[in-house]
Amino acid sequence: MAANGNAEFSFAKHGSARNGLSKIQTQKNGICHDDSAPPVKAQTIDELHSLQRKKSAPTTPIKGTEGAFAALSEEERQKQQLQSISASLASLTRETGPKLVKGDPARKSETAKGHAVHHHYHAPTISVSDSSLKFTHVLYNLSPAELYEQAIKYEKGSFITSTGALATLSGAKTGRSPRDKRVVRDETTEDDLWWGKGSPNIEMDEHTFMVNRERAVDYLNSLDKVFVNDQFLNWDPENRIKVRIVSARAYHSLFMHNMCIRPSPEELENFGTPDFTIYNAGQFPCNRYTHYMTSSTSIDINLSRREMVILGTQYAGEMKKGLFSVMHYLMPKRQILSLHSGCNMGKDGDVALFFGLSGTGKTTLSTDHNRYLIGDDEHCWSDNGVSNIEGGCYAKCIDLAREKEPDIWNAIIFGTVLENVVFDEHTREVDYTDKSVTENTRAAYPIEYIPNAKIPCVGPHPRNVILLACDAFGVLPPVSKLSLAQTMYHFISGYTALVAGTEDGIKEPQATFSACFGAAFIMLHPTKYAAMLAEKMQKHGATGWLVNTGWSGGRYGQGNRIKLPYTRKIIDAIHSGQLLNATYKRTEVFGLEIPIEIDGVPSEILDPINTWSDKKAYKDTLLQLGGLFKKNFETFTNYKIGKDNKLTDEILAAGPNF
Ligand SMILES: Nc1ncnc2c1ncn2[C@@H]1O[C@H](COP(=O)(O)OP(=O)(O)OP(=O)(O)O)[C@@H](O)[C@H]1O
Ligand SMILES: O=C([O-])CC(=O)C(=O)O
Ligand SMILES: [Ca+2]
Ligand SMILES: [Mn+2]
Repeated sequence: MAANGNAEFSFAKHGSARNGLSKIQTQKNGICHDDSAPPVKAQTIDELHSLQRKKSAPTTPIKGTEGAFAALSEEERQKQQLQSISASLASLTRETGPKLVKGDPARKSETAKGHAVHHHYHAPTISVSDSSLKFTHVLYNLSPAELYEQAIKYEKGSFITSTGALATLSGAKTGRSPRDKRVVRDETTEDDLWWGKGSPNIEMDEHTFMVNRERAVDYLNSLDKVFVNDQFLNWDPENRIKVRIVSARAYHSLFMHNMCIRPSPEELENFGTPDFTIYNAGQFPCNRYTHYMTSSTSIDINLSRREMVILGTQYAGEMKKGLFSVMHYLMPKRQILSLHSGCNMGKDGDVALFFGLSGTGKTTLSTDHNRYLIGDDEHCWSDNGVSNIEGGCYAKCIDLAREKEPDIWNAIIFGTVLENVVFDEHTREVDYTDKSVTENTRAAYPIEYIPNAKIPCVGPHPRNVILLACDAFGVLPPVSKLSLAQTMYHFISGYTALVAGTEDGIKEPQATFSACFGAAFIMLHPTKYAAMLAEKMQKHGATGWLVNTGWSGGRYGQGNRIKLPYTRKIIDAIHSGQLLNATYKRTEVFGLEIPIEIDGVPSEILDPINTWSDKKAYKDTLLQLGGLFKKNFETFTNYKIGKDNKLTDEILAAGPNF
């Protein structure tokens, strides 16, 4: 082939070629055929197109006895499902919900297996005030392929990237809006929840919630179609929560398809009434004249009604983290601890939790080629062990590189939602270094896109609890072993440091303290979660660690971020047990136990003082950070943690001392 590359195409090969091109052979009857394959069965183009799509056969036979819908005919089941969705979408001022019809309104008739099934088609031009007369089309649990088509046809800014992911834009908001998150304060929540200074639960009253709910529902019903996802949260079958997400964008529907647990067709048949419902009317603002509203964005949680309303932001992370907040309320009521953490498991069943604020490395470090991934962001720790709340991962993409994070890179394929990235107009290759839209670029993919995901996403009790901090001050050691009291101190503190906006020239690190490494999502007082964590760690003999995934050799601007391969070696040494029995020395100010050496990590970086050329600057910065920790912890000094005063006193003493 190489020597005679054109041989296959040589005219000389065909005998008749020498005498010019061969004559076209027609069949005996003289009719010219352009191929030999049998003709299509269809008589018309419409019929041909109808053959292209077939109705999938039921994967499981409808079960005999169990389940509320078991004995129903398919038609009856569909009717009940639509009734349930109609009830979800019902205005609170009308007696009945909207009239619903399944399917895409743009498709005048749905054909299946050659038989035309005529749906009622109603033009989307019917006046909004007549919404009780019009039909709302419901696109129910569409597949990723169908959602791609919806997004590309109808949502500006949707494109297929060179690796098959769906690139989308989340609109004006490219991150969460914690100051617009409100929780209804009523008899149920008055005593249970954490209110007031420091709490993420900004209050609203029931009536205002209803006003916003009505606004969202009216908006959704005014559309010619809405997406409905019925899915699950929590892989622990005993504590699984059924969620329904009603949204207006294919982007939102695909995002939740990826992030929540996907029901099997059989589970969907028996879904019944959801435990919690989200109304995502994110394209539509809230009314600024409404009581409590301080911007045009409002994310409202009503725990009594088990509903959440989103107005004025299309950032999909609001749905994910809104549901996480709900779990932070529901799970502790069942003595289950909810955690803002990643989680993975070694070959011999050793489980590690990775806590940390946004961008500290939960997703990056829990996605480890040598370990099973249980989940990257939200977990429960019950008496049975750990379980992932979600069915997908939500990875930061800024500066993503194949060599550094191969599993995440390889997960960005067909089905994955890629938010706010920039790509080449023609090749559709994504430039992960481009921050033109936002620095918070993200990929949302189903967890099974990670090859060593552990499905079902559950595991035994954790052996290691790793607290991640991205310390832009550059003074925390790359790793320290913590006592239980220190673990609690750092868990309650929830420290990380971000670097303020680079455009305006400010290069000062900004310390952030977020209780339980997730103050934006907790619902009860932080000490409630801390007490549960302490009890579980003690009971199951877990060891706490503090890992700095931030700066070394100076603060931001002078030093550099600790190299990811070094952090991975440190994490390996924790998992393997090597670090448990290493030789330690104690640091000044924070009183942290730091190891002398770790395989594959230069020993001099283990004590940060060695990496700073200006020792005085190091000491000053260390004291500066210590001071910030002390100040932050003042609000917790009057709280008791657990039954025992001993632990409370120990925790208070476990912070920086100077
Ligand atoms: N030494 C390091 N350790 C961990 N991550 C690092 C390190 N150096 C650079 N990084 C980068 O920091 C980022 C960590 O982000 P990651 O997605 O893991 O955050 P996260 O904790 O999961 O946050 P979120 O809760 O917002 O999802 C990644 O982009 C990763 O490439
Ligand atoms: O919720 C988000 O937008 C991203 C995330 O995981 C976090 O901030 O912890
Ligand atoms: Ca993450
Ligand atoms: Mn997170």
